[in-house]
Amino acid sequence: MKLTIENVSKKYKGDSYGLRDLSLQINTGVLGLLGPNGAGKSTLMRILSTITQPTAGKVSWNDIDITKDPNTVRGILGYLPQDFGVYPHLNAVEFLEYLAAIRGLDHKIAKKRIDELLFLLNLHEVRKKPLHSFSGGMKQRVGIAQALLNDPKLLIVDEPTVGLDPEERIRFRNLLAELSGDRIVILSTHIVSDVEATATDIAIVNQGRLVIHAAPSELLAAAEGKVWEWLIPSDTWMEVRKQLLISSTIQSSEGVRMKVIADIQPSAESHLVTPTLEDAYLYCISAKKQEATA
Ligand SMILES: Nc1ncnc2c1ncn2[C@@H]1O[C@H](COP(=O)(O)OP(=O)(O)OP(=O)(O)O)[C@@H](O)[C@H]1O
Repeated sequence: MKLTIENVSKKYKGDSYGLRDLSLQINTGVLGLLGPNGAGKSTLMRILSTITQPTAGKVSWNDIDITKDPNTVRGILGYLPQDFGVYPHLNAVEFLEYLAAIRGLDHKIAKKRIDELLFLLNLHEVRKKPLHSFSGGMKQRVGIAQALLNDPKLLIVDEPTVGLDPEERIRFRNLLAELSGDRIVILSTHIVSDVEATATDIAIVNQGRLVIHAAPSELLAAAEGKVWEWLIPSDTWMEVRKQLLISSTIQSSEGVRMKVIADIQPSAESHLVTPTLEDAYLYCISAKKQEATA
């Protein structure tokens, strides 16, 4: 099972680009697609789910070009878009049965599958309640249920944790990890911790381009020796911070303890620390920015 993206660009009206010459091969497992707002993640998700066409390049599912033959992938695709909405007056069973019917799934098979999914997603007890009474996390779980109706080989979820509280976010991440198995899961997000526990691979996009595609351990290795901890008096911090790439700060009675991403030691008072994935992400994004402006 493989999804191959070759030199894909998406040019919108005017001179705006969603993607620029992006190539990526995705294999079984969970790919965390990371990038800041406006990086091109949703554009890529829409192309992969055949909702939109690239203006250049090719996307293949097991060597079949899905830009020419989108039905190849539609039957094995599950997609949770960023702007997923429910019909508020239907209950969970009615809503899922409705979606199964318009996708042409056999009624009997769909009924059984919906029952299984409602159990899997911990929604069985509330299955007869109207969807307008559901919390954000419950609605997202309904969103995942509809994406799994056909037991897809390719599951694409776009920014699924936006608007969820921390507990719901953790539950959702764990759920995605459970669902990975024998399929390709693509999880697009701008929140690094969403992919930290689940992703087998990470692809970072910025300004429509692929910055890096690597295993989480390789990303961490790339940031090794670049992350510094520095305790600085509170009154000088405001001035110093303008010149630095800061990954985190903690205020304390001694001053501000900050983590700085830099190729060279920012001050004799700073010392190296082990990078987190968040640090590595910031490092990759900023290294690429410097290359582009050099
Ligand atoms: N329909 C459109 N017309 C014109 N420009 C667009 C359109 N859709 C997206 N863009 C532009 O393409 C770029 C990538 O947008 P996209 O929504 O794919 O990014 P994203 O990484 O998903 O960001 P976000 O997390 O904010 O949704 C942005 O500069 C955006 O303004």
